[in-house]
Formats: sequence, structure tokens, C-alpha cells
Amino acid sequence: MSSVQHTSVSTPLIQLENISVRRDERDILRNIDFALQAKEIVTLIGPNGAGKSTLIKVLLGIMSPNKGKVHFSKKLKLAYVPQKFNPSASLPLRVQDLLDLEICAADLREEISRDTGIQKLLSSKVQQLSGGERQRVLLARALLRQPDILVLDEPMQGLDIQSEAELYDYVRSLPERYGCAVLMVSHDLQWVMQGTHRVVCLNKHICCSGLPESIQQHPEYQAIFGTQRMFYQHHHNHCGHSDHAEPCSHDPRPHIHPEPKV
Ligand SMILES: Nc1ncnc2c1ncn2[C@@H]1O[C@H](COP(=O)(O)OP(=O)(O)OP(=O)(O)O)[C@@H](O)[C@H]1O
Repeated sequence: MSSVQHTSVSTPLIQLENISVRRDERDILRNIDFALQAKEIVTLIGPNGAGKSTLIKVLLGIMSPNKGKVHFSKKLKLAYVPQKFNPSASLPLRVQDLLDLEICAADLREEISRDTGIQKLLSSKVQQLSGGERQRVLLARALLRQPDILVLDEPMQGLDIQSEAELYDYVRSLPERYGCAVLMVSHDLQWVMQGTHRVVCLNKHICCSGLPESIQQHPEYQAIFGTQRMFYQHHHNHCGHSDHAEPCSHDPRPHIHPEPKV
């Protein structure tokens, strides 16, 4: 049984039906059927070039499919933390300015800034942030939108090991805390096995999908990831990394600590 459970099966928030994407006479995605339920945490895995980011872009409406349909259950708010964010160096953009683009209540703004560990960065220039700081700011901005679906494309890039473990715990807490579903692209199979309700393995088409514990047995999964690195589920209240986030005495709820200043 997955260490993270999600039992509600109702009308999906979003449904992709028979989606195909073709560019420059190459198939990028073929016949994808995919649905995401409210408050579900789903991870997309697959080798480089498998079409994971493309699938996300179709879902977000950034990219049009050549075939197939995207159905929404209602008018949805989507928030996206991209793999790369490189604003022009000539743009005088402070973290505060970026966050101010999202309108939300002051107490929620305060809570999200605190829990993502960015309070000391508010007057920093976005272009001058470290990779890890930038990821936190982008996550905070995405949450300030109060999305129905939070889409994260490899959000761990640039984070140190402790911050990564904290981010995993934090992300796992988001559906209960803020009512959003989470769709994440990740190459981290440990997260996949410990943090996710459902896994979708993509290699232009959907090779297999299902509960984390069952997907490892699938021949197509094994063909891509091999059989040497099997992960087992722990039933603890953390995501099972060897460097998992330690519970914190000042606030027991999951949060990410600020980066240390040297
Ligand atoms: N607009 C486009 N035009 C042409 N080819 C594209 C376009 N967008 C993506 N591709 C190609 O489609 C393939 C899938 O790209 P995509 O970024 O979706 O893969 P990915 O699974 O996210 O890869 P990674 O794990 O390396 O981030 C790649 O070969 C990429 O070069």
C-alpha cells in the first residue's frame, strides 16, 4: 500500500483524451489518456525526451495538441513551477514584485512566504537568486495563486539535500492544506515511491501507470529503469529519504527552512 493514500474517485479536475503532439515531423506524444482528480498527487516519470514537459504544456494550454481533447471539470486555476526561469538581466524585478503579481490575503501571503523560507529574500533581485532560492520563490508564487492544480516540473533542481527533503514533505502536505492537486515531473524514484498517490510512466506514450508499489513490477517500467533499483515503501510520516526532513520544534507543520547565509 502506498505511504500516501488518495481514495476519492469522482469527476476528474482535468482529463486528456487521446492526445497526440507532433512537431517537425516527429511524434512527441502519442494517444495519451490521462486524468487528475482533486487533491491527488501524481508524478510523471520517464527518460529524457519522453515528452513529460510537453504533456504538462498541453495540460496548461501552453502547447496545442495535433489530436485529442483536454476536458476541464470547471474553470480551473492552474499554477506552474517551470524547470527553467531566466528573466532578462535588464528587468529590474525584485522577489516582492514577482509575488505581488498574485492577489491573495495578507495572512496567506505571510504563511506561504514563511513556509517556503523566502521571507529574507523579498527585496532581492530575482536575477541574483541562487538556483535553490529561485525554486522556492517560484513555488511560493505558484501557491499564492491558490491553484486547483499545482504543476511542478522537476522542482528539486538547485536545492540542497535538507531543503529537498523539506520540499518533499511540504509538497505532500499541500493537498490537505490548500486543497490543490499536484502534478509533478520527477526523476527521483525515491520520491515517486514515497510521496505519490499515483505514477504515470511516459515514453511518448503511457507505458504504464498505477500505484507506486505496483508500477515497479511492470515490464515497460523495468525496461526503462531496470530492476536493480527497487524501492520499498515505509509507512512513516516522512517521505522516506535517507536524508528526510527532521520534525521541527518551532513549527510541526511541513515547511522549508531558509537557505543558510554564509
Ligand atoms: N516545440 C517543439 N518543437 C520541436 N520539438 C520539440 C518541441 N518541444 C519539445 N520537442 C522535442 O520533444 C521531445 C520531448 O521533449 P520534452 O521536453 O517534453 O521531454 P522531457 O520528457 O520533459 O525531457 P527531460 O526529462 O529531458 O526534461 C524532445 O526530443 C524535444 O526536443
